[in-house]
Amino acid sequence: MDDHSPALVATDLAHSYGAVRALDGLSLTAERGEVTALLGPNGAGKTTAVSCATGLLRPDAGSVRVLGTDPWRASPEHRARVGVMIQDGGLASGATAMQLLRYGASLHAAPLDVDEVAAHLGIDEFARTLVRRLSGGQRQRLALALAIIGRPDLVFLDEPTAGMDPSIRRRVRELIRGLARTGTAVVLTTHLMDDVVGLADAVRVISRGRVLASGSVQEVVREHRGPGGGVTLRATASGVAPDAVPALEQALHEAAARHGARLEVSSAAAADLEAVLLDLMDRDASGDEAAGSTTHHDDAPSAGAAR
Ligand SMILES: Nc1ncnc2c1ncn2[C@@H]1O[C@H](COP(=O)(O)OP(=O)(O)OP(=O)(O)O)[C@@H](O)[C@H]1O
Repeated sequence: MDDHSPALVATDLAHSYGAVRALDGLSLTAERGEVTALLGPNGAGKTTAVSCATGLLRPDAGSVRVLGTDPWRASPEHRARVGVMIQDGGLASGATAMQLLRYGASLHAAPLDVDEVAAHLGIDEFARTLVRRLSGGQRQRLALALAIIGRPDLVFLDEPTAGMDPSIRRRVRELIRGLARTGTAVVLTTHLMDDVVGLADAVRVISRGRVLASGSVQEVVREHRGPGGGVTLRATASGVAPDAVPALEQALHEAAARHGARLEVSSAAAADLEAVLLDLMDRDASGDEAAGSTTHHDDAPSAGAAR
């Protein structure tokens, strides 16, 4: 395996829990140095896919390669190269936040600077608090810090900004972007479209255990938005004819500029993406085959999301 190969390659994964088919032919990749967001409704199969990739679960069929290795048979050395942050992820509750973070760092050969990470995520503010007394958002920050402290080559983050206030969320995004810049492949699940637009180089839209759409945010929105385009403006200024959308958008930009302001494009893109997701889910639920087409092949370079 060379360093240009994707950090994660899942091919035709199938997995059932009894009668529930959680994965049904799921294929996706995640590149090194990129943030890949797994999107989809509750129960789509995202956590199951991540569990297969971390070696927690053995798929019934299909294959997963993580840094070139089958995670189910991975050595401890390989596991040390992969970071995992799971919701309510079994943090030892009798230790303080900082004790746990230092312990986590001590398990790795070349960890990040513990104090720097703690300061960046505001963990220093509750350094001496017992883990069992932390708030939900504080636990999330600690779990994130533990997932990344060992400078993983690939890290899985399950809803990393859930329950965090806006200022911490911004810092978390910076941290995740910084991690990707150093070459780490970041795979995250989230239901927050602003996170996706602000962070993700690539998105994989998952529904009923398979990938419905794949590409950069812009590619997925462009490829899958409903006829007529202008999803955002339709959502925020109803009754606008599709043809009039570009002119209206321009007028809004100009109006904002006259007030010395700039339109926040990211939230518009988030609204676009959300509308496309809802549309894809509706079409998938009604059995529309076209909803299953992918935007581009996983081996094509992604154009980079709006950020
Ligand atoms: N341990 C389990 N036993 C039985 N069914 C399960 C188990 N884990 C998941 N499922 C079912 O498998 C399907 C996929 O669940 P999964 O947790 O992978 O979805 P998800 O996309 O991560 O959802 P969410 O966004 O809510 O986290 C769902 O129908 C879920 O109820």
